[in-house]
Amino acid sequence: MNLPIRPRRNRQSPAIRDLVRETVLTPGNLIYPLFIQEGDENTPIAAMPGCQRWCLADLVKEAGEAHALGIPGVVLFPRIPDELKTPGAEECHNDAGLVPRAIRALKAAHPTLMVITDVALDPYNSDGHDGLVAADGRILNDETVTVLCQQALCHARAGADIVAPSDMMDGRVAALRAALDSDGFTQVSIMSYTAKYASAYYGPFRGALDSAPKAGDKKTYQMDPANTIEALREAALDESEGADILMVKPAGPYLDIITRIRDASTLPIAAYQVSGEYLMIKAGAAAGWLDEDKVALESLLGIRRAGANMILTYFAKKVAAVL
Ligand SMILES: NCc1[nH]cc(CCC(=O)O)c1CC(=O)O
Ligand SMILES: [Mg+2]
Repeated sequence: MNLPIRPRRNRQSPAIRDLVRETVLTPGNLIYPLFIQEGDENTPIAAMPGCQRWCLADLVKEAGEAHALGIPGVVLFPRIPDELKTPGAEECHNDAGLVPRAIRALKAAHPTLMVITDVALDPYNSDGHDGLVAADGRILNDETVTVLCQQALCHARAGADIVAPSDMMDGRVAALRAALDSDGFTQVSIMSYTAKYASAYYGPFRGALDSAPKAGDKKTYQMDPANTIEALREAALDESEGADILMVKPAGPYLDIITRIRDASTLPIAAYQVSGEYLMIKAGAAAGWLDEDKVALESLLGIRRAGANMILTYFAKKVAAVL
């Protein structure tokens, strides 16, 4: 063939492939979500093979190993004992509670590790919703935001570096920023779950924490999976309210949303590869159908290519070891 233009020339050796590569994935892009519980023992999570609920001593160890592999941060999800769950979710701002104790232990052992906390009421709420529930079943927005501010301040007092509101109430970013600033926590960042969709991919996570809603679903606050422009509206609001980082969740089925928000905002973008995404790969590998490490790496590279700066993933430690 008389073919002067041959794209394959740029793929012909590992060296040229290194030089033309457009996207890289490093451990420095990863955030490791960790489940925690009371007591001295770890509990393997049946619904999420490879994941455990850690006791605080082993949480510190696991986070230290991840950090030594180059992972900059962890995000904490507590399993709260049923007897501490109330309609008002008061345990979420108990300074002696599980999450503040975990933050203190992690920061004492690993001062350079970023500790990120989930700000939402579902692990603490006897209703299993991210917000307070009215007698008629409605999720109360403004009343919830007041409690979220108390929760974020509790995490900040314990030493959290970043608070990550995952509740999808309106106006919570501005309220959290004001509450943090007025108590002197101007250095604490807000990673906002900006476009969090009402997704079936969260199923295994809710099993891990016994945090499924007792009644109804989360569609009045989490977004409709059919919508894109609405995500841009949420992103514009969170940016104007003072968010430091915008998050899209889930990640893999919402790559277009990551790209659209990337193009619309100057803020860094996080993406959460959620429990169901993790499990699809784990299940395929367990059946002998997929190469777990290769597919996990490719799934994360795809999320980076879409425009995410950082990725929350249950594969973080394993992938960091491979990288
Ligand atoms: N505030 C709750 C929360 N924070 C993170 C996840 C899901 C994470 C995952 O599936 O891995 C959820 C579940 C939900 O919204 O019901
Ligand atoms: Mg919003």
